[in-house]
Amino acid sequence: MSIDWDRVADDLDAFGCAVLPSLLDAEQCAAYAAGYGDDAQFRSRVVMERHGFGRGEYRYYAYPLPPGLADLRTALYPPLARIANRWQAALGLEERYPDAHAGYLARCHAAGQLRPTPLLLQYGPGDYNCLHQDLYGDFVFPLQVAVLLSRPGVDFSGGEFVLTEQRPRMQSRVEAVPLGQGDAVVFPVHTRPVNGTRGIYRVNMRHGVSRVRSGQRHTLGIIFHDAS
Ligand SMILES: O=C(O)CCC(=O)C(=O)O
Ligand SMILES: [Fe+2]
Repeated sequence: MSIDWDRVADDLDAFGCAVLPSLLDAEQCAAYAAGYGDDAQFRSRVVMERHGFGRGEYRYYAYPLPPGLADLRTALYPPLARIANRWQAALGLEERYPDAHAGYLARCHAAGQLRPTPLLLQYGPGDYNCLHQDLYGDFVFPLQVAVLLSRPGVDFSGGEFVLTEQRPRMQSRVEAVPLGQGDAVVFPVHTRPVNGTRGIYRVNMRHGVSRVRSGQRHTLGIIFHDAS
C-alpha cells in the first residue's frame, strides 16, 4: 500500500473525510463481492428494512476474518491511530489509542466487545442506507473505512456515499464522496474536532448511502472496534 497519510490527515481535518484511491484492485473487489453468499464467512445477516435502517442488506464477517481483510484492518490501523490520537488531544480527551490494532482489540475484548465488525453490504435497485453511526459498545475507535467494490456507471447507478456534519447551533453540512471501484473512504465514526475562529469544537458525524437507481452495489466496511 502506498498511501499519502499526510494528505489523508489534511483532508480529514479540512473536510471530515479522505479518499484512499485504488485501495483494492478489480480482482480483489470482485472476490469480496462474490463472497456475499458464502455463509461460512459470516456471523450474521441484517436486512435493513426490518430495523428501519434503510433498504438492502449486510453481513458481518466471522472470526477468523478472510486473511486479506485481517491484514488490511491491521495495516490501516496504525496511521489512523496517529490521527485519532491527535484528535483526542485536540478535543482535550484523555483516552489514547495503542500503536497496534492488536492492542486496541485487547481493550475491546477485555470489555466484552468480542464480535468482529467488518461487514459486506449489498444494495439493489431502490436500496439505500439511512444516516447512522456504527457504535457497538463503549469502546469506539473514531475512524472507519468503507471500500466501494462495484463499478459506478457500470454495475450500478445512484448509490452515492454521503456524510453529514452536525455543528453546534449551526446548520448541518453534507459531503457526497465520489468513489470508483476499489477506492476507499476514511471517515469519523461519531465525532471529529473542527478548528473554528474561537477554538476547537466537536461536530457530530453520520454516514449513509443515497438510493441506488439501478444495478447492484457492494461495499466492504472496516470498523476497528469490535462489538458487544
Ligand atoms: O455502503 C456504503 O458505502 C456505506 C457502508 C457503511 O455504512 C459502513 O461501512 O459502515
Ligand atoms: Fe456504516
